[in-house]
Amino acid sequence: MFKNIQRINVRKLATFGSPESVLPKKYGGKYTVTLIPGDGIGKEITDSVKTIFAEQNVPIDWEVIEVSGLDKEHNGVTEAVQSLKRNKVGLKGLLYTPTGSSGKSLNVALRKELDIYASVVLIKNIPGVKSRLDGIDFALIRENTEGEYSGLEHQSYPGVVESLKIMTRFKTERIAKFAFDFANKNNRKLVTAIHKANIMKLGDGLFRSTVKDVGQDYPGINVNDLIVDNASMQAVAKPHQFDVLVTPNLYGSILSNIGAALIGGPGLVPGANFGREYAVFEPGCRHVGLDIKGQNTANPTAMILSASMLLRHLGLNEHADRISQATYDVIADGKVRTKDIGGSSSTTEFTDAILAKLK
Ligand SMILES: NC(=O)C1=CN([C@@H]2O[C@H](COP(=O)(O)OP(=O)(O)OC[C@H]3O[C@@H](n4cnc5c(N)ncnc54)[C@H](O)[C@@H]3O)[C@@H](O)[C@H]2O)C=CC1
Ligand SMILES: O=C(O)CCC(=O)C(=O)O
Ligand SMILES: [Mg+2]
Repeated sequence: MFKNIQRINVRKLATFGSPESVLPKKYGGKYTVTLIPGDGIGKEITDSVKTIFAEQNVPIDWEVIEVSGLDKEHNGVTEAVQSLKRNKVGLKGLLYTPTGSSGKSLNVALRKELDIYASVVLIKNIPGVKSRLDGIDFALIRENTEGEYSGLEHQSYPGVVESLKIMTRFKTERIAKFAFDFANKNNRKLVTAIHKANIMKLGDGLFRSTVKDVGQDYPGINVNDLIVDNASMQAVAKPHQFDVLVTPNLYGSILSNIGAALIGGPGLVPGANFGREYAVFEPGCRHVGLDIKGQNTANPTAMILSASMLLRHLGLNEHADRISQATYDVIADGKVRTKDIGGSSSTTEFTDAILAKLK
């Protein structure tokens, strides 16, 4: 049905942990990395990363840019984009977007501007955190720049709103390619396309058929597909069947939140966004946490593990391994835990416990 839609070869575009040529250069033995703490708990959880990195002499200088979705003037947005374009790598908290009529998401705008099209979220049990099921380990590869987040809505007649969901073969092919490359590099064997092609026959139909087409180029990896409703149920009931899920934008957001609930909450799930030129690391299910802002109770694990992914991206694997292991060890010990996973320790106490492990 879609064979006559021109297929653009995007083989060159997909990267994970980008090729050497687009990695930033070190100056004076250090990388400069953009840091956008963001709203809500962003400052507290990025402070945790800054403290750990400083104590460990990680060769990174932070370029801190303050941006807030609560600021109607959008101060700092241009600087943030310039800084990310210069440094090519960033660590980011979430920017608040008011629910309701006015104010576009700065998170989405940033992802589009940098064309960081592939969101990678890892849903994996953390030893010591009680969850209903053990052995969960799957990756969500989510298209980050179009679909339901296109932000194209208008009222065509009072009481009649048209919300446009844009799906293109170009962007679907490149996210599919990214997902299969990711599976290859990470020794995963199955890519599942998530869609609602029974209802959105054209848009999600394009997504489904394109993922299957791209899969033909990867004989070592199996491909199947699931309707998003069923996928949500399967994620809760039988998540072990999942390996790599590739999704349009909104389904990825929903499934990352289901995934977080499966393994213990949004404070535990790391994430990253990759494009051809830039990479921005941020907690995987992207919560702002305005309700607990400034209380020193947030769990910084998702941000620390996202920062560990950033270290791996820069080739600083030893630092990444030490810091992520120390974080897992503190959680496994069970003595120092934040409230979201059943403890009463503060963000700073948890950070101090990681530092003690690293000594
Ligand atoms: N409202 C917004 O500005 C934005 C919303 N989103 C999306 O919308 C969804 C819902 O957002 P919100 O309702 O604003 O969620 P939220 O930011 O209020 O988070 C939901 C709950 O999880 C808790 N939580 C989140 N991270 C935590 C941590 N590290 N430690 C401890 N507790 C933590 C929060 O305190 C809150 O009670 C999210 O899943 C996200 O994908 C994404 C970016 C911005
Ligand atoms: O940026 C926002 O405010 C919401 C976006 C969101 O839900 C997401 O990126 O998962
Ligand atoms: Mg979301």
